[in-house]
Amino acid sequence: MGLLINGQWHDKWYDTASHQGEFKREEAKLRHWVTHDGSAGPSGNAGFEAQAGRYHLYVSLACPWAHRTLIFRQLKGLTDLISVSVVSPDMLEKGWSFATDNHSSGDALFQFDNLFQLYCKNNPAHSGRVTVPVLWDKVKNCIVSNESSEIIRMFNSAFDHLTGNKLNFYPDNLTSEIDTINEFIYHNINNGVYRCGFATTQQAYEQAFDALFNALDKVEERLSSQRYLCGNVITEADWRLFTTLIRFDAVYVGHFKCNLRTIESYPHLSAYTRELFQIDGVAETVDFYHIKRHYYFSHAHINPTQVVPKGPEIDYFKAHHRDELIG
Ligand SMILES: N[C@@H](CCC(=O)N[C@@H](CS)C(=O)NCC(=O)O)C(=O)O
Repeated sequence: MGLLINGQWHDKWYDTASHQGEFKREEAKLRHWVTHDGSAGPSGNAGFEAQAGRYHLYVSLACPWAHRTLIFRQLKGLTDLISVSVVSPDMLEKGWSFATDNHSSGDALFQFDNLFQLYCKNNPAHSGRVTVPVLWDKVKNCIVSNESSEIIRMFNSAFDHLTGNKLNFYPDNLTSEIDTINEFIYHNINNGVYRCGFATTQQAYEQAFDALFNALDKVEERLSSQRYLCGNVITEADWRLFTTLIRFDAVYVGHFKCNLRTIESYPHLSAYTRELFQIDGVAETVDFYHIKRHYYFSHAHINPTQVVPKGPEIDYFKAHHRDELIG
């Protein structure tokens, strides 16, 4: 685990010491946008036109941020248009690797050993963390984006004229409600579990823990009277929450000490997680081997033995009964 400084790899854990033990996630730095006609998006440069076969997605199956992009690729009918490479779940001293002995696909484009080499190919003087997901442009030979929240917005609409897929997870009439709930869920839940797990002081941990379970309680209440976060349609906000919920009981409860309650113990959150899991195409994006192996094996300062737990046994295919449950 580490970062690039002027194109040089440094094996270094997150700096929590300068923030009173709190984990602060670095902002993604590479923020161009693929658009239907190649015009500029909200940030970055123009010139990234949606085309079949042009873009390649680098993901970890363990990572909740990368998982969002895989779900959108699946639901938006992009599997034939956008190819994928899967990193190894083991993120050790050289960061994400393409070692294939642990269910990684290897690097389909350059046969690199490590993801930091891809960042250096994009910019030999890159400084910053080397994160997944990464959207790569095979024509310009560069990184389009390493920000999952923006990659899913691109996937949501930029390729529609090529696929004919008109599913819209960010409809015009809900954008401000989605943005508001995303903000709340990102800080307290998506990143909240990391703020619990990576905290290095009791106080930072407890603050993150209280905010996390307060937020989960609020979402539970919301889902008791409406089917999805923004009403009766599934939106981007639901998929962003889902990737944290599906990892919660397997990893965050134990490894990140998020153990006030499990998701299984919340009637609505658990049924909602199952409902989303059972939507066509979603279950195949969920890989519990990668999820458990990554966290328990890669964070050796949290789990020094690197022993990966066998459980829990949870049947996500079980009937969810959302129809009967919501009031
Ligand atoms: N803002 C990024 C965050 C991505 C992220 O932090 N990914 C984690 C994996 S779960 C990662 O690659 N971490 C490596 C590191 O921080 O060095 C996004 O949402 O795309």
